[in-house]
Amino acid sequence: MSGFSLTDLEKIIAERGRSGDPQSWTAKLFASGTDKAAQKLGEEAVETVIAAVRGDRDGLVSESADLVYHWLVVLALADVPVADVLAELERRTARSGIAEKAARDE
Ligand SMILES: N=c1c2ncn([C@@H]3O[C@H](COP(=O)(O)OP(=O)(O)OP(=O)(O)O)[C@@H](O)[C@H]3O)c2ncn1[C@@H]1O[C@H](COP(=O)(O)O)[C@@H](O)[C@H]1O
Repeated sequence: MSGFSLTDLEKIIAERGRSGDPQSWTAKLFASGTDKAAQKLGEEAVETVIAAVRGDRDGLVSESADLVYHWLVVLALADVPVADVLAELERRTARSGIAEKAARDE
């Protein structure tokens, strides 16, 4: 299995986003701003849902990759390190999801 991680892609996105390279989709998204990047994130989420509902396994892998890439772009534009999200996910491992929701609703 590849050792490629979300942090690796986060670094690529930070570099390409600032590159100003006209061939770079990331640079284009950075220049367009958060609204456009968030819109693309939403579109990729819908395409991921469609692949899942259709039982399209290859599509689900491909659309999930598009989704995660655009999610990382939106995080970068908001100056939120992916480590913050991973830390939040790690914090949640201390509790099951249903127990966590019940505590929130108390
Ligand atoms: N992982 C990705 C990645 N996933 C998706 N995309 C691009 O996201 C764009 C939008 O995807 P869509 O399928 O929505 O394409 P679209 O042109 O809007 O087409 P429609 O949906 O309108 O039909 C496409 O241009 C994809 O190539 C990505 N662009 C870049 N990366 C990563 O970022 C790196 C740097 O890329 P550049 O910034 O382009 O150099 C790459 O080496 C990759 O590691």
